[in-house]
Amino acid sequence: LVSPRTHAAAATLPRRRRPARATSEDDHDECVIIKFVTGNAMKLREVEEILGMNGLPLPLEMIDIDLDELQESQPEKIAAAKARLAAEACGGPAIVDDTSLCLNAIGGMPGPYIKWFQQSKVELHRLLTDYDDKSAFAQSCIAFSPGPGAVPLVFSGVCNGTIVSPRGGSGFGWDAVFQPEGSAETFAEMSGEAKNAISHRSRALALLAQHLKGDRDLLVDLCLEYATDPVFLEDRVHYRET
Ligand SMILES: O=c1[nH]c(=O)c2ncn([C@@H]3O[C@H](COP(=O)(O)OP(=O)(O)OP(=O)(O)O)[C@@H](O)[C@H]3O)c2[nH]1
Ligand SMILES: [Mg+2]
Repeated sequence: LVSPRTHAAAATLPRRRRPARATSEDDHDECVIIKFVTGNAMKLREVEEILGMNGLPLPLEMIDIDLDELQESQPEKIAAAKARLAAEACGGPAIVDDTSLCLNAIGGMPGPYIKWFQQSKVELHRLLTDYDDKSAFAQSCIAFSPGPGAVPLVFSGVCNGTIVSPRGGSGFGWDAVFQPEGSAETFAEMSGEAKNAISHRSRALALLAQHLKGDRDLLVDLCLEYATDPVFLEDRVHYRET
């Protein structure tokens, strides 16, 4: 995890153009809306439900952008890179989530590569057929960037459990094969409230909410310091097909 002191270090970085300050304090605060950026509708729904419970000190708007993702074994780094892109795309404060599912018997794989396993329809429970150890953990890395060019903060939430044969509606990715510790049901068999009470995502979001609640005025100032015009992400990806 990146320590909150990173924000102080980030504050010494060169600044881009600052937006004009509003006159009244209320207007000044209203300038700041944090964007939660994701291309995943299921994730979006859970985040809305969870943050409804935790509350954030500033308004949050959900925005559907499928950001490029760094391919890397450390989920915190992926989340931080995604938050940097998200903040640039929005021209202001942004939050992202990067989720991993780690199977202990196979050294924590697929971890952050779970999305590609899901897309290739690998049956996760069959991967563990030859292993006695069926334990696994889900990890959500929530990264917050106060704005373009800032160093993101990363909050990690983990939920331990076991990989089982699929039970419950297929719904959200691998929920049907993940049975959290202390529960007789898989995530897919549980109600949304029951999953959100113990999930990797709700644990990470609780840490984020706790951090952001710390000093609201400082947070608003920090976001305004970094605010700039949004950029078109297409312009930032350069590659050549051979
Ligand atoms: O059963 C599930 N229960 C969950 O709680 C959960 N959270 C994420 N996922 C899936 O795991 C991969 C993560 O990849 P991921 O974090 O990069 O997400 P994403 O690319 O879909 O969206 P985003 O990166 O635009 O936010 C993707 O296949 C997601 O569908 C979950 N599946
Ligand atoms: Mg993704």
